[in-house]
Amino acid sequence: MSDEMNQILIKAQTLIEALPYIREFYGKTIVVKYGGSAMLDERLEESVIKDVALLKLVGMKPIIVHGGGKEISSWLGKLGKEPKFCEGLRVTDGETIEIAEMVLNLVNKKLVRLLEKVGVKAVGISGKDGSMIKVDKKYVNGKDIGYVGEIKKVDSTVIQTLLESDFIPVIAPLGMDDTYKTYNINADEAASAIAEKMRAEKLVFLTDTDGVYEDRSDKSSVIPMLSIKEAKDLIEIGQINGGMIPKIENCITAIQQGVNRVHILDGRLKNSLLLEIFTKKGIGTVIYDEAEQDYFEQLVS
Ligand SMILES: Nc1ncnc2c1ncn2[C@@H]1O[C@H](COP(=O)(O)OP(=O)(O)O)[C@@H](O)[C@H]1O
Ligand SMILES: CC(=O)N[C@@H](CCC(=O)OP(=O)(O)O)C(=O)O
Repeated sequence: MSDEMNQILIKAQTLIEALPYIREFYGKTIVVKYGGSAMLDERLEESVIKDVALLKLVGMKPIIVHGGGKEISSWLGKLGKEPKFCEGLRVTDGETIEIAEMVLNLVNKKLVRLLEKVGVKAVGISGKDGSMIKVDKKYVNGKDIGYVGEIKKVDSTVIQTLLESDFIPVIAPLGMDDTYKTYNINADEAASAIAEKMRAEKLVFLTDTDGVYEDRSDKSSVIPMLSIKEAKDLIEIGQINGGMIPKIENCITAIQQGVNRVHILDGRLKNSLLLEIFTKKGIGTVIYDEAEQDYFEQLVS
């Protein structure tokens, strides 16, 4: 058989292998949190967008919730402002919220453009549109960190309307309080709250690590299946730290609020989203509730 014919057969086989997963997730909502360094490489960004477009075109309902923390910090620097964080959250004064909103809108429309370019319909909005995300001002250990919001309510009307009209919603992490002031929201928190409200089948965090490491100094120690208890223990002993702490906390809340499967994947790895969804073993780390251990073990066995 010629090499060319062999290649075609391999492609056909790959498509057939994807069939059970297409059937399983057909019509299901999949929330993709896209952020961090995984967003900084243009070619990679196009590849992530193509993966999301493919999910849509085979009948799933992807929703993108994006970050842009690194871009916000870079623009603050260009404007002569030092980025400041408190427990992983940006200290957001009056000037910073304006800059954050501008940068997040820019990131938002870039993702919409890339989706439209590959032929799927997308609408970019923020949590402010249709009063989707209502917040209270957040305090960290009693400390005022400015216009940072703690989500108190998600109204899914706009998202539902977009999904029903076949658009991919692309959502920036902003919200308003009861007096309609704008607040900056950690994008992991926004993704988790939206996944909970939408009763999503899957919530996938695309970030800049292979998954969750058992030992941060050992890149071969990625944990494929991490229970809520093990995750809490790793935080306790300091093996999960920095930005991974709020991410894991948001994973745990999402699971407890009814999101079926929550994953942390390497957004720098080409096609990681497809590898997770269309293979039995998946990649990265899946976080699960101990009560569901048997179910998750048979999924990957
Ligand atoms: N146990 C761990 N396993 C993997 N990453 C970890 C761990 N503990 C801390 N981290 C850090 O968490 C970072 C991801 O969190 P963060 O930077 O907030 O991501 P994002 O910007 O994508 O939201 C990784 O780059 C890594 O440095
Ligand atoms: C309150 C707060 O910290 N908001 C974040 C929102 C963006 C974000 O979370 O982006 P990543 O997911 O790319 O880190 C910020 O200003 O950086």
